Amino acid sequence: EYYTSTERMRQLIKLEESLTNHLSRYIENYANDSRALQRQRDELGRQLKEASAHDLLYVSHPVTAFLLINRLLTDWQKIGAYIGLDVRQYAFENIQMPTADDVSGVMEALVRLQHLYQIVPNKCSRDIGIDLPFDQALGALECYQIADHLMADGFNSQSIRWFQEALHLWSMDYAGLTKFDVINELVKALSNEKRYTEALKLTDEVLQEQPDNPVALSNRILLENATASELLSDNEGRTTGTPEYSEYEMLCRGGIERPASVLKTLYCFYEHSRNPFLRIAPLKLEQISHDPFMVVYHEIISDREITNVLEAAQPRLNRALVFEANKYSVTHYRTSTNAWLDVEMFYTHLKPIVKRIEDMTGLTKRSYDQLQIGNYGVGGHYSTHYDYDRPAEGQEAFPTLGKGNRIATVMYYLSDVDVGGATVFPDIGVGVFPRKGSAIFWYNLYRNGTSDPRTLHAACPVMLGSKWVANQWIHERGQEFKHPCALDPML
Ligand SMILES: O=C(O)CCC(=O)C(=O)O
Ligand SMILES: [Fe+2]
Repeated sequence: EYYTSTERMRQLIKLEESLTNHLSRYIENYANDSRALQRQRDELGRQLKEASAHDLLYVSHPVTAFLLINRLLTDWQKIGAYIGLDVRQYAFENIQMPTADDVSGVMEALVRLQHLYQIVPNKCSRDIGIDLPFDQALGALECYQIADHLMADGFNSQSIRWFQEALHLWSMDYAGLTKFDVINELVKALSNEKRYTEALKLTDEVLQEQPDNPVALSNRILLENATASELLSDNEGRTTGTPEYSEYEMLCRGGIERPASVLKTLYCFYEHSRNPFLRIAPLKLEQISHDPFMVVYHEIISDREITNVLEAAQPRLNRALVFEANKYSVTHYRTSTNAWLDVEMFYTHLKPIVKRIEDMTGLTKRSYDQLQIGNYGVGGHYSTHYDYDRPAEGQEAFPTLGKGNRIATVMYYLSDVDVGGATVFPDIGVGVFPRKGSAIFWYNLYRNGTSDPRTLHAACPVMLGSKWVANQWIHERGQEFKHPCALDPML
């Protein structure tokens, strides 16, 4: 699986490069006269050049990520069949081909991003409001592919917009696919949304040009009946206008200002009293919330240290799982990859990063879990969740670790993110945007050890860029005599 990590997506560029080399060798050896193949190679080469020049942006941008995966799965399969190369089984330096799951994953990411950041189909680059070094858009066929996939997955209203974009771009028919086929599919999506009158109008347009079109003929019969009942039921199910956003979504968009009455109680200061070393190198602390307790430390981890963490984590990245109903599973609401590093045992050069957390939190590292490094992929996110365990009555929290529940979370931001990717707390109206070198710290439990539901939080979808974080979860055992008041003069 590639789409859940920008780090992995990057490998696909290498894979495509090796395929292009293959093709070039084929052309040189056998097919000097094959102009069409040469043209295709040159076009693919052009795209690849763009991809290599801007690799991280290219693989994290939902449109170009889709183009890359689609090229490998569609264009290269066709070329493979022509030149006698089994592209599905192809691998280069252990980099395997992407699969249909990657295509679905990227398409779902597109829908998520489109809704959240209000992006018109195919206008990603324009709508996110930053100038990209490349200008890539999807063609008619690709828009159609996305629309069809979205409809099959039940995202009807989004699929309608992609069908419309496909029709808008349609300039020639493809083998086995005409403009009328697309309109008939659009009619299906409109009907699913109970937009019968529009669907009927389009069906009549098809029948005007192709009176025998069998799909349109059968659609017409269904739609005539449906429009009659539509008039009676007064257009129910219609969704128009701008979407409504929840608190979570507004925070992701950076669209909520905190009230002045709260802001005036929050300060930034140098923290230099917790240990003598801090006299020389104080921590740069920004208060985010007093209750629940939450702070951000700035410039708390150096670029050098970040490089070391990423190097250790890269070979160990796996799809991130979620623990629910007593087992770990893959879910759509957490699309990222992670690696667990046992710093005490194996990654001892990273010890200062963990040790520093004792200064940042006042909590002893005796009950820390392993360090978890996370990398998000195309539209990668982690929906609202709690970090603490909610064991059944009489059961222990995190029994395999045996250190009690997660009393607190520290999360280092190991990269900047170009657009999106905030960490948001909907119940307290707080959103923190990643900044390379910062860290966020909050308590998950009340002082008596019960869970604090106000700590509900989420990682918003990454719109553009590569998001890396490192989580240090701190458990209860050994912290009995530590107290958050020591950290916050306001408490
Ligand atoms: O990446 C983020 O911003 C939050 C991640 C998180 O909440 C988690 O991994 O538990
Ligand atoms: Fe979390």
